Amino acid sequence: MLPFFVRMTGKKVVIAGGGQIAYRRLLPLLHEGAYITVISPEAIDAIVHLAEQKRITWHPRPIEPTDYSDAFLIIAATNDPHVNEQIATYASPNQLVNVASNHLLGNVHIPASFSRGRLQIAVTTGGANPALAKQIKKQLEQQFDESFAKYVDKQYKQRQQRKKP
Ligand SMILES: C[C@@]1(CC(=O)O)C2=NC(=C\c3[nH]c(c(CCC(=O)O)c3CC(=O)O)Cc3[nH]c(c(CC(=O)O)c3CCC(=O)O)/C=C3\N/C(=C\2)[C@@H](CCC(=O)O)[C@]3(C)CC(=O)O)/[C@H]1CCC(=O)O
Ligand SMILES: NC(=O)c1ccc[n+]([C@@H]2O[C@H](COP(=O)([O-])OP(=O)(O)OC[C@H]3O[C@@H](n4cnc5c(N)ncnc54)[C@H](O)[C@@H]3O)[C@@H](O)[C@H]2O)c1
Repeated sequence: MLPFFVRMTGKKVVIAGGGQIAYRRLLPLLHEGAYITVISPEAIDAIVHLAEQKRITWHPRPIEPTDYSDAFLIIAATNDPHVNEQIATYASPNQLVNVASNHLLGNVHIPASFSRGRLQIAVTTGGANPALAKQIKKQLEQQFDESFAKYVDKQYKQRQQRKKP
């Protein structure tokens, strides 16, 4: 798999499932300015709350293929592995698909990641050991502490200045 950083601003994202894993996927996407629709018969309070605030759309019913036919990114995070598998099967080969329950399906893996300003560090074990990815991320968080945000952002401003005619 190829590591990629994708600009998600304005992109349509459909999330199947309304549990903790769906919420964990949803938060950074919302932060990036994606348009998020959650399709799930039930949802945790945090998701319901976001829907009430109209920051996301939530349809309280099981997912159907027509729900994600025009999505840029589809996240299959239901607790039914067959439903998640079906999503991976019905999605077009031109869509991005993340399947939370089976690392062999879909074409996108979510890494453990953190940011220090413009510095972003992401770690994946390719499904071998997600807990290890989390542990490595925690070690890197200590190595690259909060002070790096200021440092990197200053470098960025200087770069931008140099580019000006
Ligand atoms: C890095 C992180 C990012 C995130 O989720 O945000 C992430 N999993 C995290 C934690 C974690 N996940 C699991 C545990 C329980 C302990 C254990 O089993 O080890 C813990 C530990 C915990 O929660 O503390 C269980 C688990 N995970 C997957 C399966 C199914 C499978 O492997 O097939 C199962 C079994 C489920 C079951 O049995 O039902 C699959 C995936 N998990 C991925 C990412 C992708 C691969 C990335 C990689 O390999 O590095 C992938 C392929 C899916 C994807 O791409 O969405 C996040 C750390 C968050 C952080 O940084 O704080
Ligand atoms: N990637 C990871 O880090 C990781 C970690 C743990 C678990 N998992 C996997 O992620 C999945 C979700 O975990 P969770 O803890 O959020 O589960 P959960 O049980 O809390 O939530 C599942 C959600 O799926 C919804 N759902 C069920 N059938 C549906 C359907 N047909 N259409 C739409 N929504 C439907 C339910 O209403 C519920 O909201 C599980 O399959 C689990 O194996 C992944």
